[in-house]
Amino acid sequence: MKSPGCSSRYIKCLIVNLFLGLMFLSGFYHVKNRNFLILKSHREPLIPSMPCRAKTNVMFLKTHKTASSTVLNIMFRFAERYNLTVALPADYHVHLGYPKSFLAHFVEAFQSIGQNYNIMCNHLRFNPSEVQKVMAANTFYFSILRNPLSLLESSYMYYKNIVPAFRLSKDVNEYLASPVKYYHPKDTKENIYARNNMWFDFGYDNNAQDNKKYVQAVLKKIEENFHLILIAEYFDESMILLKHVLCWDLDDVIYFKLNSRSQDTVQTLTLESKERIKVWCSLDWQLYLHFNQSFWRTIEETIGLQKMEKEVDRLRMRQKELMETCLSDQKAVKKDHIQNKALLPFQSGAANILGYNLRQDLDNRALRTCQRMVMPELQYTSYLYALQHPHKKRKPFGLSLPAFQEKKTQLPRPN
Ligand SMILES: Nc1ncnc2c1ncn2[C@@H]1O[C@H](COP(=O)(O)OS(=O)(=O)O)[C@@H](OP(=O)(O)O)[C@H]1O
Repeated sequence: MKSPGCSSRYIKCLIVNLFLGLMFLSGFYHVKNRNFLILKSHREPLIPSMPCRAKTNVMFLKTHKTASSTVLNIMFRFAERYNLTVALPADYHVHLGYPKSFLAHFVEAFQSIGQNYNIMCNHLRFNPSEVQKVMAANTFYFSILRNPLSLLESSYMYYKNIVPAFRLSKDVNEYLASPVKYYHPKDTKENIYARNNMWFDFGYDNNAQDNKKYVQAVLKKIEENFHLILIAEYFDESMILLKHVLCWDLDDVIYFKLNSRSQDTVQTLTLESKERIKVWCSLDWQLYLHFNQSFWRTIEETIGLQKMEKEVDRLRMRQKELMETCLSDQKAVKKDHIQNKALLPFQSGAANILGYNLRQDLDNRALRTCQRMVMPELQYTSYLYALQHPHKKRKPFGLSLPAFQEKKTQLPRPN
């Protein structure tokens, strides 16, 4: 028989154990809830529970001047790693029909491959019903937005010779001082780069009246069509979030910044110009504000800010490691300093688009990985096209294939 002292100790132990048990359970549910965040529009977990399987059916809406070429490079490398089928532009085209609204037959071999593509990420104007003809039902849809202020300045320099409104004005500030003076409704096709370009890329009218009800309806539609919207200003955070939701490895989202400009081809926006862009591109401005907010809310409700910070540090360390391994200059260089002209990015307008020089002493394995990390959009598209459709005529911007055809390997992964 237990003495009274012992029984009171026993009750105390029971209470303490019960308390600890409850604490443990509440922690467990907390973690579970984080892993099972239900997205309003999708009714499914955004971040899969562990252990998870890498998602291989992915559609990336490549918006213009938003760091989207860097994302495309990540997607292409992933496609090669898993031998996935990419929905590439048909024939000699380098875009999926842009600026026309996307149609399934813009994809090479759609008639024979049907709804069996894994990856889609070349420029297109989003048209959900046609994209769904190409991509499997369980496809993950995501895109990226950039602050319209810096985006417009970037577009101005890149499309300086293409967009009449840009060509006619002296500089970006002059254009913004009086956009309607330069922006003529008849230049519909070219004008898309000069106003609400992201809105247009998502499939909507970039000249539509800014009306609260209409804007809310479009934002809701985008939420229904896309699982995730990333933010270019927080590119590293975006990559970590992407890695989690797609259940990919860290090395899958390590990147070198592509399609950036030399500083001397960046114009400074005046304070007035910045304010004017918010009005002139008010549809894009609201799009950006809305998804910038939901981006941070998603991070807080899933990974958490502390863990995000740690993972971003790891990403930057690994990126630095790969830059030391791959690059002779440790940074992007101006177009005239790119030694291997096959790796020269497409140059446009008044922008000097930077590229990379690879180290000369790379072994085959490192060369394979490094070449792909610096491969510009057009060259990589042409290269994958030749691999996937060997009997078709090569696209322009082709790279000499043999150097890229070694056996699939990757750099050793960090512990
Ligand atoms: N990782 C990362 N983080 C932040 N910003 C980045 C990144 N990668 C590319 N960029 C910037 O994105 C601009 C190019 O965008 P895109 O590749 O989408 O352009 S394009 O539409 O395909 O021509 C271009 O912007 P500007 O330099 O202002 O023109 C790039 O510098």
